[in-house]
Amino acid sequence: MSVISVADIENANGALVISARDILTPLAADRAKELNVRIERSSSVKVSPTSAIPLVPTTLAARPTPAAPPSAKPGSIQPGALSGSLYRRGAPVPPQMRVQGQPVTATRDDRPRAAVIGAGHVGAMTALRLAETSLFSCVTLVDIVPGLAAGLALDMWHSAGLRGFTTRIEGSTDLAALEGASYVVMTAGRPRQPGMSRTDLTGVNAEIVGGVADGIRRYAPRAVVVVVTNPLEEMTHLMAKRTGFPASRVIGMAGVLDSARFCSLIALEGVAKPQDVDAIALGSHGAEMVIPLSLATANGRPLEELIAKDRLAAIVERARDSGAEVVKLLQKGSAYFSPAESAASMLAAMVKGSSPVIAACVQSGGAYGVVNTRVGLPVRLDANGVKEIVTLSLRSVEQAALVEAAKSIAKRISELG
Ligand SMILES: NC(=O)c1ccc[n+]([C@@H]2O[C@H](COP(=O)([O-])OP(=O)(O)OC[C@H]3O[C@@H](n4cnc5c(N)ncnc54)[C@H](O)[C@@H]3O)[C@@H](O)[C@H]2O)c1
Ligand SMILES: O=C(O)C[C@H](O)C(=O)O
Repeated sequence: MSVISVADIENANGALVISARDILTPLAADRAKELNVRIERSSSVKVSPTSAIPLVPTTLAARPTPAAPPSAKPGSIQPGALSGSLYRRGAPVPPQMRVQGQPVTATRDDRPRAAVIGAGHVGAMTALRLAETSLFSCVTLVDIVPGLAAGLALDMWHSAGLRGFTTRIEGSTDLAALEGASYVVMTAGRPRQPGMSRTDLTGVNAEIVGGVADGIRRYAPRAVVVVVTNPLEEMTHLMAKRTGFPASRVIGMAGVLDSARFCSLIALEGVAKPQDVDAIALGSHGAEMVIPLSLATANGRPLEELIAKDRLAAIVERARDSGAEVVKLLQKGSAYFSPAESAASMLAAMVKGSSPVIAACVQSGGAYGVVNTRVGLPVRLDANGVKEIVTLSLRSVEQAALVEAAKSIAKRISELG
């Protein structure tokens, strides 16, 4: 019999096979939980902790070749030894993990549930991105196409052990599956094809958003809803109107994506890494997008000092048209990797309780002197949705562009009827 210490767990490299008589100290159990070390008790095989087989080394070159366990036949491995994860270290422990019949983690999973409506390109990728955060107990994917959401959800779940996430993923054709969801991402709807504007999608997607909104109101009445479906401002307005949810709980996703696009295009100029460029895209998700250059920096230095004026203007225009650029290249459907990452990062920030200042499509109220409509503004999010609209100091020309953007959006929304 030996006592399994914290150090044993840290040396275990993802998995540990111990004798039935060994004692796991509470501290070691906690450390196992933190490092996601899987502990198997075996009555027949006694393997000393330090010789337990490291399963999938994170850095193959950096780790010594493990000694074969004394009882192992040449070429044989310990039971359970091949279920390791490349991303195991630091990932949360699956709630169902047990040692001697006792759960290693708390028996109750307090993490919130999320749902994604539409299991198409954006929806499927968003569900996977959300699951990979392990911030949710479950992500439910819903699509009207029979089997699509369930099939994709099962396929994604099969990657859980490899990737090291613990969020369950389920699929359904029924909006009743939204029950218990604290966060819903709405992606159902048609994407545009080359030659179409986002506004061309209004009729067909309004039908879809209306029906889904009724389901959200019924089955997830306290959820925060992030709308992705285009045309973004109109569909966000419709979602808020049909659910009757307060403005703080219906948020359009576009500003995070448009800001990220601008920053990544700036990085192509070689002035900084994408994550070191700071900028925000306000106004509409379209022609009236406003990227205030007065606030745009790379490693803290104003972009206007780093990049020539006409070059900057061209990059602003490219960012504004990036959606169409991708549509034209794909020739079928629209962007989904960066949109999914954008939506998932908004939910992750909410679940963590706070976000930095991001751009999102929200009800303006009296902010920035624009008409009261859904428009892209700087906000902070918290667990309940929009925590506050943040006042940034804009140049008068930027402020005027924002006012014009809001006017155009308000007009389009009024035409929805
Ligand atoms: N806001 C943004 O920045 C942004 C970015 C990318 C895409 N979009 C928009 O997101 C939407 C989805 O794009 P996509 O590429 O995923 O399209 P897609 O065609 O790949 O997927 C759409 C899915 O919605 C499903 N669907 C349709 N009606 C439904 C309903 N009533 N209930 C449940 N599911 C339903 C379809 O079966 C399909 O699987 C489009 O409107 C697109 O323009 C917005
Ligand atoms: O451009 C589109 O139609 C999809 C989306 O709004 C995008 O910006 O990628």
